[in-house]
Amino acid sequence: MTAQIDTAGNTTDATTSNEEAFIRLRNVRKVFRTGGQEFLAVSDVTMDIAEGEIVSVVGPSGCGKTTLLRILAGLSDAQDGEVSIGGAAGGFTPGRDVGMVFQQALLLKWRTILENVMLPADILKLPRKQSRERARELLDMVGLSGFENSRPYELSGGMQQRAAIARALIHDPKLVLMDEPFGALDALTREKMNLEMLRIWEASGKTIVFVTHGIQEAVFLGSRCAVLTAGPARMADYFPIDLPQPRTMDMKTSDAFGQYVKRIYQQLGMD
Ligand SMILES: Nc1ncnc2c1ncn2[C@@H]1O[C@H](COP(=O)(O)OP(=O)(O)OP(=O)(O)O)[C@@H](O)[C@H]1O
Repeated sequence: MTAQIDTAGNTTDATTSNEEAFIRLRNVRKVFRTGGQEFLAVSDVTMDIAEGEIVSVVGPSGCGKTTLLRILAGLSDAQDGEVSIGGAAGGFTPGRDVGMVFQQALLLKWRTILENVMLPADILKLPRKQSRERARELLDMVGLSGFENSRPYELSGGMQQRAAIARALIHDPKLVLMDEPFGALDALTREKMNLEMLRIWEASGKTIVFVTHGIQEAVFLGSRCAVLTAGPARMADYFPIDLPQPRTMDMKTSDAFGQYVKRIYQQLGMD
């Protein structure tokens, strides 16, 4: 069992020894070399993520959040450490088993919303009839029923991100990686999308890793939270967030919520 020590001297488990983890990271480290210089982008990342969990990863700019997501997506290799995805069932193929959502929805303007959602299924050459049906179901799940034939420019930013979430789920991936998906939205839409996000997570049953700069967002969404710090990059904390599910807006004013927020501020040296 690996332990993280928080600033208050409390010890918290970063790993879940009893259950077979879906994602198992041990001392993951990534160094970039440019112009003869070495730059530590990710270090000391040790965590277990159980199947069906939603884990938030929070930290300042440059602390390695995107690099960590790229490692999980199989787009980048870790220099050191252990990365294992798939759990006991095994058989994890990043190209097939990962869905991604980025800060920008990146919808293709010449495709309808339905066709945009179908794009990964088309790339993977999945049967079109089934993927069209699934795309309709997913659009319904993300609250975009009736917009199947719309073009991206006809949708608001929040609606476009809902379509991007549906697109990330179309090929039924085992793991969904989200990189600041609501970072470009206005504050009110972002709060609304947080509630939607949790509803979609419950409905889809997916394992989600959600990267954010937002401390409140990290606490509200995560069943666990990883705190990364920069200069030097390291994972400072990884802890469960034991707020009841489903989460509600009024929890944001509770003492327990405030304690988690405070813990993250402390880890980031902002208290
Ligand atoms: N391909 C690369 N070559 C060299 N350095 C890189 C490369 N990719 C990332 N870095 C550096 O590694 C560090 C971590 O980058 P990363 O994008 O993972 O941070 P981040 O926490 O996602 O930042 P932000 O929140 O601003 O997106 C940064 O200092 C970045 O400049």
